[in-house]
Amino acid sequence: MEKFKVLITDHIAEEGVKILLDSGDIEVEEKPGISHDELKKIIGNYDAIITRSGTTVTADLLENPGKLKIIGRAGVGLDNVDIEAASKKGIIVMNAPTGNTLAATELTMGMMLAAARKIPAANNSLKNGEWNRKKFMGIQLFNKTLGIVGLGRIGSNVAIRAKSFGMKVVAYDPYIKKSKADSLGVTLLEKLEDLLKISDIITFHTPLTKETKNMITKKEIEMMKDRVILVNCARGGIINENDLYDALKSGKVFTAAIDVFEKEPPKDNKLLELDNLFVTPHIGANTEEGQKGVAVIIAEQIVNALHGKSYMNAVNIPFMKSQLPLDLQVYFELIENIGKLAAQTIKGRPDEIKVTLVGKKFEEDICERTFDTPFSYQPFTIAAIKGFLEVSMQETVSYINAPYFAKDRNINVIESKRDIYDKYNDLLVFEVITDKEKRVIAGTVFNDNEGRIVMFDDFRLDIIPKGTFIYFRNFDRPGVIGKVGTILGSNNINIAGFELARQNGGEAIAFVSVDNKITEEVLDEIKKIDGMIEANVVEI
Ligand SMILES: NC(=O)c1ccc[n+]([C@@H]2O[C@H](COP(=O)([O-])OP(=O)(O)OC[C@H]3O[C@@H](n4cnc5c(N)ncnc54)[C@H](O)[C@@H]3O)[C@@H](O)[C@H]2O)c1
Ligand SMILES: O=C(O)CC[C@@H](O)C(=O)O
Repeated sequence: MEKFKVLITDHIAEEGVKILLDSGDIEVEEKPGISHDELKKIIGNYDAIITRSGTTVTADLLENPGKLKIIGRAGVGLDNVDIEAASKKGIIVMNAPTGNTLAATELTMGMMLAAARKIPAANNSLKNGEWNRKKFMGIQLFNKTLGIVGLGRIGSNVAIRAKSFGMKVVAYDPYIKKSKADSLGVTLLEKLEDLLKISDIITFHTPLTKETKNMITKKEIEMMKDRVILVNCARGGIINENDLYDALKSGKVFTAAIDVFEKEPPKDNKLLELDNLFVTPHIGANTEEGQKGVAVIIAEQIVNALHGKSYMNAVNIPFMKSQLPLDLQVYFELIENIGKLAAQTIKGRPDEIKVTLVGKKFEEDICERTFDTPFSYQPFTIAAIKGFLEVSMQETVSYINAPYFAKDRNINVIESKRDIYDKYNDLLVFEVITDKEKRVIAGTVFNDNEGRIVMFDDFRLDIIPKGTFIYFRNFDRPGVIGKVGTILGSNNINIAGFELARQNGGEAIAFVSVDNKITEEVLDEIKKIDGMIEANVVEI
């Protein structure tokens, strides 16, 4: 049996490597410090790569992804991975968000104390032969107000520790509930500005996003108290480095402690010349425990994902099919199959796909977003798009990249919800409009837990969309069906089921389920039957 191949592009703790090797069917290669160009050449040979902040996974690296299925980040921050580019290629991106929380929290506390008491400068001074106690006058933490920007895992743990120092803690985080802040004894502020104005020390614990990049510039620094202390152990770029330089130089900012930089390593960075700036080389996660934590977590996740068991902490899978309630899983498969059926029966280039979720079952959204994405579709819509596109794109389309492919093809995707449709309380309706025609197919699930198609354009029918079918549309006149049966019989094709629907005096459609493969020749014979409008083979 061919083994899975995993490439580790940065140093990770050996406990993680051991987990990969112990799985028995994974080969591991470690190439810490591999260059971008070298990685680009070989990335497609691996089923998964494991990175830390030392590797930047850009879109160009993923141009020819070969068999790459997973990018695993041994840590939290994913700003070094182009998640959208990975999603477009159907590659799963996962991180290990909890492994280094305490390591980063404790560094933050250390940096805060170092900045308040100028400990690194005092250390250097004494080691340089000075004994200057007056020069190192610090600021007490007790009774001071700490402003935490980003009250997630690390922000919360910093809050707990800061309170034990007797600090008043306020926070700004527009994405958390007030009850979370309340439970930590933290005052949640509505606006960043409110925090900037009242805090003696400000510490940042957000990811680097479009919103947080340059969140702190000259303008925000001017709002702060004089002699404020700033701590950033989150991501370089949250505080604008030029503006921080000016504020430290002028004394507006008393001291700052920084673990992360806009460009790492921070070559020729004038900030490093300042005596009131204390720095560490992005070591927030560097404790033995933290490194073991992230390595073990990411290795276990990769083993499980490669074996298709689970996809923990995958940030670009909008949902897990297996985590949907069982009854919704049946609808999920049904709408994917409806998408496949639509693609095999419609003519022309698709302009629009519309999915209508009908009934109470679909009232609540079940999709949670964990990263910036241009789409907010529910799983059923994604499954419908995937099913539709799969007919032309085969296995290159996945639940991850289906919405991107639709967008690339200028297919307008619309999702809507309704309480009732026709006589149905629970129904999924798939509509596709092409440059030639429109198709509406709807399905529901009855008590036997089988997904059924109950509407096909204006026709009412009842088919279970699984297997091989001949679909045909004909003028509703005697003899057509008999001729189809004769052609199939004379070609030794066994009919397993026959579902017919017709409109008064107009057209009729049929789905003939068959046990054998239908060749082009057989289909051509059927198409030539007098009264036949169209005929297709449908495989689901
Ligand atoms: N220095 C290091 O080595 C090191 C180690 C670990 C983590 N980190 C970084 O620390 C940061 C926090 O990590 P975490 O594990 O606590 O993440 P987290 O996801 O648990 O918390 C981030 C918080 O930021 C909030 N947030 C997002 N956008 C915001 C905005 N515009 N304004 C205010 N709040 C906003 C989120 O709501 C969330 O609560 C990340 O950037 C991570 O990469 C750095
Ligand atoms: O050690 C690293 O890779 C940095 C870790 C840290 O920045 C993170 O986001 O988890």
